Formats: sequence, structure tokens, C-alpha cells
Amino acid sequence: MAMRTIDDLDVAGKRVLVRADLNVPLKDGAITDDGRIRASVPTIEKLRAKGAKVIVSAHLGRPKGEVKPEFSLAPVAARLGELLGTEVAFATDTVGDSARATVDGLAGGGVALLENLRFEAGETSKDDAERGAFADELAALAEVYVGDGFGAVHRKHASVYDVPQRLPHAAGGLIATEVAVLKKLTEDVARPYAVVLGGSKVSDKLGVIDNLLGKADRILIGGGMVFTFLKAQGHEVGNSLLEEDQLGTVREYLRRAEENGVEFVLPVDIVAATAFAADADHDVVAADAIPADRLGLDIGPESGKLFASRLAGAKTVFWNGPMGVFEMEPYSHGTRAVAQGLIDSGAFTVVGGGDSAAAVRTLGFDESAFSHISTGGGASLEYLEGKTLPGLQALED
Ligand SMILES: Nc1ncnc2c1ncn2[C@@H]1O[C@H](COP(=O)(O)OP(=O)(O)O)[C@@H](O)[C@H]1O
Ligand SMILES: O=C(OP(=O)(O)O)[C@H](O)COP(=O)(O)O
Repeated sequence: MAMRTIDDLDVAGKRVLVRADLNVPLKDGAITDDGRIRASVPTIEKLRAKGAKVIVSAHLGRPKGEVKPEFSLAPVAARLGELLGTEVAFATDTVGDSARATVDGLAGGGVALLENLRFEAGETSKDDAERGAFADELAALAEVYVGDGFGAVHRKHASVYDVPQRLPHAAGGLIATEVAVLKKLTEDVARPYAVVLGGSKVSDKLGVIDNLLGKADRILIGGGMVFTFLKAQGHEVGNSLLEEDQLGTVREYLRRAEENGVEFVLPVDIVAATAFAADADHDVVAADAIPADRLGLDIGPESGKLFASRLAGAKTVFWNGPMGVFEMEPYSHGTRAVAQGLIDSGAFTVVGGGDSAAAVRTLGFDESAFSHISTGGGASLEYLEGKTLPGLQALED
């Protein structure tokens, strides 16, 4: 079904709630990559130009319904203001007195940012009534809703799914662009089609493999995903990230891959450290010989070469999830090798995910070297799986 765009809405002088994805990486309170904020600017600018009173809402991290100052969106409001070249009024709560007063103070063309949606338990609640009650409060702040947080459209959350059901709504430009590119990957994908998976949201993303086994020709596994596979093969993984309850599922994936002729590529070496720290002792060890008192924080150099060689013949590559803890220099080399492997492959390359996109930029790669950098990791994976995404479903007429 079709989604309305901003051009289909009358927004002049109206209060427009924009659900953006401003979930950016922070270090010591400072934004280390503002890609998602920059990606949200065009839709906000367009609404301002049409005279809307723009109320931006977003989440940061996973504070789980509690007010945690380290997850405040205040630094994001400041950066958004710099990028827009205008003051962004920051509400110190999400739907309370501050939010109402901030919204009341907006003139046409003005911009406000509400505090972290996930400070409110209703935002992420699985209980429809609790989520709905919070959605009522959010919707009461506005007259029109614009969904533009592509990175969060796979979440059945109040601001993503329930609010658009309560207000006239449309999709913002970012969602429209993301969907257009990803649609190509679901329709006529050029083969061989390789998918690289890594990162730390292992339980979220392992399930994606189930569906990819029928779609991809090659699946390369790095990052925090690796250790559930290594353990499933009977190897020691020390203190590495592990989804113990998924071992059976992973064994099944490996068996089906063989049956379906899908090539699974696992690392052959791992950078194993004594602690989750840049200055911890660390060594390259064989993937099947991780010492019991260590944890794997990156794929090793031989794995980097192996992965690049398996990307070399691909015509399409989708990559989500860094290969290691790239934020710390000693564990950034695997991610660098895979990024370079994508570029050298000459394939149609899509990089998806907040941290994956941030990794590409902070490691100094030119964004234009990739065919598309998506702001959503889990969202793009679930889109490629063919799943119904709540945030897209809710925007359909
Ligand atoms: N071996 C590992 N152990 C722990 N964390 C890891 C490991 N490899 C990668 N990571 C972390 O994964 C995070 C990104 O994961 P994720 O959120 O799933 O990716 P994206 O945001 O691109 O979808 C990064 O912060 C990175 O430090
Ligand atoms: O960072 C995000 O997703 P991603 O890491 O899959 O790209 C989105 O902001 C969604 O965040 P969530 O996975 O905490 O719901």
C-alpha cells in the first residue's frame, strides 16, 4: 500500500510530531558520530519551510523506562540546532509540563526536541493498553505525525506504531529513500549475494539468518555473533559475548546452510583480550583456541583476509554489524578489513546500522565509496527478511 509523503499534508502553522532516529553513539557525553542527526535534517527543514511547528521525538540507548541522565537527548538537541542553524528548544521531559510548555512556545518554522522517549515505560511496553496510553499523551502534543526514524521502524513502540494511528500521518524523506534502496535488494538482487553480520545485538539479529538461508549465497559472521557459532561447534569461547540458549538454533542454521548450498564463512582467528578495554593484554589466537580467561573483541588478520576474499566475487553485499569493538583502536582492524573488502568488491554495497555506519565514517572511509549507507541495522535486516515492519505498516493508508 502507498504511504503519504509530507507533500500530501497541510502542515502550515500546525504542530507536527516527527519521529526521528537520533540514536547516536556518545563517549563521555559527547557525540562521536552525528550521521543519524544529519540524516534527519532534510525532513525537518522541509517541514520548517512549510511553516510547521516541528516537534522532534526520538530515543537514545535503552534506558528501559527510567530517567537516566546519561541517556539524555540534550547533547543531540544542541547538535541538531547547529546543523539546522536555528535554536532547538529542548523539553526536559517527554510528555510532561516541560514538553507541553515547549510545544506551546513554538512559532511556525520553530523546532523542539522532546526528551528521550524511552524514559517512559509506555514507549516500549508490550502491553497494548500501556503503550496506547502513552501514545495518547504523545499524540495530544501534535496535530500531524511524520514517521522518519527508519532505524526504529522494526519496533512496535508507541511513537513508531501507535501515534500514527491517532493522527493524520505521512512518511518523511529518509524513510522513503531507505525503503526505495532496500526494495531493490528484495526484488532483483544481483548474485552472488553476500551478507556480512556482526555487532552486539546478537539475540535480535540471529533470527535473521533463518530467512537469509533462503536468500543469500554467502553469509559471513563476525563481531559478537561469532561466539555463539564457535561454541555451537564445540569450541571454548572464554568470556566472549554468547547467546547460550541459541546454540541449538545456530547448529540448525549450519546444517541447513550445508543442505541449501549456502556458504557460511566464520573467522579463523580472533583477537582475544583479558578485559573489555583498549589497554587490556590482547593476542591473536586461533578461533578454535580462545583461552578460557579471555574474550574475543575482534576478528583476526587472517579472518579479515578471508572475508575480503569471499566478498571479492560478490555482485551484491549487505553488511550489518561491526566485526569487532571498533571504538577501541586495537579491535578496529577487522571492521576496517571488511569495509575495504566491500569497496574492493565492486559490488552493489549496502551498509546498515547506526554503529556500522558510524564505524565506516570514524575509521576514515569515504561514504561515497559504498552504494548506500542505511541508518537502520535491525530495521534494514528485517525489511530484507520480508517482515512487516510496524513503523511502515502504521504509515500506510
Ligand atoms: N566481539 C564483540 N564483543 C562485544 N561487542 C562487540 C563485538 N564486536 C562488535 N561489538 C560491538 O557491536 C556494536 C554494534 O552492534 P550493533 O548495534 O548490533 O550494530 P549496528 O548499530 O550497526 O546495527 C559496537 O558498539 C561494537 O563495539
Ligand atoms: O540503533 C538502532 O538500531 P541498529 O543498531 O540495529 O542500527 C536503532 O536506533 C534502534 O535501537 P534499538 O535496537 O535499541 O531499538
